[in-house]
Amino acid sequence: MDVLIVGAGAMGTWFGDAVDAEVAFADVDPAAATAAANTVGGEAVPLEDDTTYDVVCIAVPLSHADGAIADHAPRADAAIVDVSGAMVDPLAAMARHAPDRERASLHPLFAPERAPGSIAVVREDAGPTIETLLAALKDRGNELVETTPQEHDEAMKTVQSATHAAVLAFALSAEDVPEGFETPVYEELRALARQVTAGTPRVYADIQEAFDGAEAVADAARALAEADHDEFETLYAEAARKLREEADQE
Ligand SMILES: NC(=O)c1ccc[n+]([C@@H]2O[C@H](COP(=O)([O-])OP(=O)(O)OC[C@H]3O[C@@H](n4cnc5c(N)ncnc54)[C@H](O)[C@@H]3O)[C@@H](O)[C@H]2O)c1
Ligand SMILES: O=C(O)C(=O)C[C@]1(C(=O)O)C=C[C@@H](O)C=C1
Repeated sequence: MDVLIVGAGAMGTWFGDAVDAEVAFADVDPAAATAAANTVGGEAVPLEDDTTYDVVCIAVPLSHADGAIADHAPRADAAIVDVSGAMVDPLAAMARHAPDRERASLHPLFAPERAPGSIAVVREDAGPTIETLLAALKDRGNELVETTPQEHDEAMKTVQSATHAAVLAFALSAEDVPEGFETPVYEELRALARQVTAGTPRVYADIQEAFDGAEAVADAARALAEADHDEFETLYAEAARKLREEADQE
């Protein structure tokens, strides 16, 4: 199987390494394509070309995903997939531009440096090519989480948009404290903030643009900041109840 990966950044490189296939990388930045090809042992190819491949994988920034799907769908002989992290719009674009090809959207729910992990998967019109790709990802230790485009995009409001906003708001508002004062809770949150801020700012801004969750975090923070003693106790109890109910459902 040969795979064209459009977008040779962090996720394109991860995908090229994770699938068991001959891979070619194309990128608006030819140096990125060369670097990815050198890293995983594939080939760097021009972006503007009409060579076809068994599979086309779209791994460009979220805001460019639909355009890249439109441009490169005709280059897919058997299947087109994306790893852009949203599902409703990319799957609609794939259905529009590759209606007679296998199609799936995959969202690796981790940064490449923490692979393998869970991958949210929607098989819209899958067949043997996509099943082979998914089997390779499973063999590499990833867990496939079946979902729907709507369920996935709704969940990302909390899992990504709200989570990133809360962690970054902590990082922005935290003041230096003398060494030795770390509580277990503070230490964990600071470690999380360091993890989140080690990523690429544009990836996180694209997520905020795609999924709205930050406003709810701002509202909750404002309510906590303005609460008197009794109101704070009530909000604390409400948070505990929500988490207990969620745990009971697991
Ligand atoms: N980084 C993560 O943790 C992560 C995890 C899961 C999913 N994603 C998603 O993967 C996608 C890629 O993210 P990334 O972290 O690899 O970003 P990145 O910036 O590392 O790589 C993106 C690459 O795409 C190229 N590019 C931009 N527009 C292009 C176009 N129109 N055609 C061809 N190439 C183009 C850029 O030059 C760059 O090399 C995003 O949609 C992101 O949301 C990222
Ligand atoms: O740093 C990690 O491992 C992440 O989980 C990164 C993270 C996230 O925080 O939501 C960032 C973007 C991707 O779409 C998926 C995961």
